[in-house]
Amino acid sequence: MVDIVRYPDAPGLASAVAEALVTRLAEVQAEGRVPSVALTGGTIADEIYRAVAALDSSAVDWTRVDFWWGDERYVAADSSDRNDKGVGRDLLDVVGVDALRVHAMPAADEAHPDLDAAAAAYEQAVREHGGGEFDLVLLGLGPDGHVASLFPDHPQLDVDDAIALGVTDSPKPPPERITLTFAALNRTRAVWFLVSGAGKADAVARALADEGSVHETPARGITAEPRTWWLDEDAASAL
Ligand SMILES: O=C(O)[C@H](O)[C@@H](O)[C@H](O)[C@H](O)COP(=O)(O)O
Repeated sequence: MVDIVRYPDAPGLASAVAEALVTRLAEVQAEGRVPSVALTGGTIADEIYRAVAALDSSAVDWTRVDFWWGDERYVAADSSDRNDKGVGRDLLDVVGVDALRVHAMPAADEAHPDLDAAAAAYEQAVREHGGGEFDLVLLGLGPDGHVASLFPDHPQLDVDDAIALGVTDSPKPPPERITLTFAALNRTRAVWFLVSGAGKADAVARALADEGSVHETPARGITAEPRTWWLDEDAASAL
């Protein structure tokens, strides 16, 4: 099932996603499970995290949510470039999570021999937590159609026997990153694309077209269902 929901503008989109996220986490907890969410970086995602923090989210026990990342910039742990910085400052530190349930990707100044070893360490962490079936995967979308750090025509698009991979030549800076693979991102009970702005309209249209190539538009490699496209009118303008 693929749903497309549209909001007039980015603030409207952010508050709708924020409310839906709180509802979803509370529902999973009501089923007696600890929800497991793969977070994304990006402008609209950061706006959503701030919107969640501004909500009354007392229906969620934030100490019983596992947080993972779909991708991370491979820079020092205290760099403001990291995807986990915004969500940490704007949401996780505000609502009070259990640090043991915050599974940040390795940083470049940690004791891993290299980027590939750091990605392998994250893969191992996912495996140790039951192989990583997520309740929800959140994904931003680049104007080139990338999701997480899976970029057009990059070799990571073709790897289906790994969970996490290093990327050395991201066209979006910084160049070094760790990304989950399609195989890992598709092991989820739901996926939400979060997309705002006219600069993403073509990528949204390519991702949702009846035909097209994953190499040209990596978002097409996300096949888990249900998937929901949360769009503002600008992002939806080429549909
Ligand atoms: O590390 C990153 O940058 C991301 O995780 C990336 O996949 C992002 O979500 C999209 O590029 C959208 O980002 P924007 O909303 O900032 O355009």
